Amino acid sequence: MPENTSNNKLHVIKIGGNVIDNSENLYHFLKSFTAIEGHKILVHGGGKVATQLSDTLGIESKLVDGRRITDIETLRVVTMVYGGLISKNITAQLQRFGTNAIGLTGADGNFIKAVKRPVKSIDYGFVGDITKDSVNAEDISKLMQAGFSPVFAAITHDGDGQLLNTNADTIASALAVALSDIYETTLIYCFERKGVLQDIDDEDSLIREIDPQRYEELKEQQIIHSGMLPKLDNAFKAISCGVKSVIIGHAEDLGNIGDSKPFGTRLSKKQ
Ligand SMILES: Nc1ncnc2c1ncn2[C@@H]1O[C@H](COP(=O)(O)OP(=O)(O)O)[C@@H](O)[C@H]1O
Ligand SMILES: CC(=O)N[C@@H](CCC(=O)OP(=O)(O)O)C(=O)O
Repeated sequence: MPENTSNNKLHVIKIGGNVIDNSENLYHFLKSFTAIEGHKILVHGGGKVATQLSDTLGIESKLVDGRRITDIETLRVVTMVYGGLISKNITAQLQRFGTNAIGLTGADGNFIKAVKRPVKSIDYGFVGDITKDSVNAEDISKLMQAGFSPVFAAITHDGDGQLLNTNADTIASALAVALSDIYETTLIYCFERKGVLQDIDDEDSLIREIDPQRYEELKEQQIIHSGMLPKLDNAFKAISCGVKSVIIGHAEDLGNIGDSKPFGTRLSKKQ
């Protein structure tokens, strides 16, 4: 671990597609991101923008269990949208606020290498699966020690010249787990709701803490569904693999983190 303990804290923050799509919300989120002290990594997708551009280009978007079926045309779209438009827009805005951001895919610096998902009942196409070992934590750490804040798009590579589309929630979890060997790491999933809600139509029904047993109950009752399922699977994986703290909350509440005001749903390991 880096010797200076004040230099030893890392926040890995994932921003959801609905926040990216709203320029005012994105502006406030990036301002809050800049205010966080210590090392920071931002992970973004941009599924909503990719679907919009695909529609404009006449390319049909197909998602199964929240994962995009990525044929060669779709891979071109997501590379342009995540690795180009969104990455560079976020990077430029962070520079304005004084964060020395550097927009990356997993291919840059060989930071995140993936394996193309094997075809079973569904062929996902150019979708990459990753684990903790896919992440080149030492080189990412060097970048942070040099003063940069990495901004990762949801694009990885297979080491053989092939780009792959990888879910941004999964990238955030794998980065947090790999870097928790070096840093005291907090993982935060920011999206457009207060956190995990007991009633999805009531923002006041925030569940403040979830452990694995409660997660199973909420799944059975179908209180948690769709995109929240893979998000929580990734979140629990992180908390059980060395990440100090995992929070799921509203992008506009990220500013609360420094003031230790309550923020979102916190995951706990206890059964
Ligand atoms: N109990 C729940 N509380 C909050 N959101 C939920 C819940 N169950 C399902 N969801 C859905 O999960 C979505 C978040 O997943 P997803 O769209 O993949 O996130 P992101 O915006 O980060 O990509 C929410 O927009 C919401 O529709
Ligand atoms: C394989 C796969 O599904 N990749 C995702 C990557 C983007 C993403 O995760 O974006 P959000 O966080 O905005 O949903 C996709 O193309 O939708």
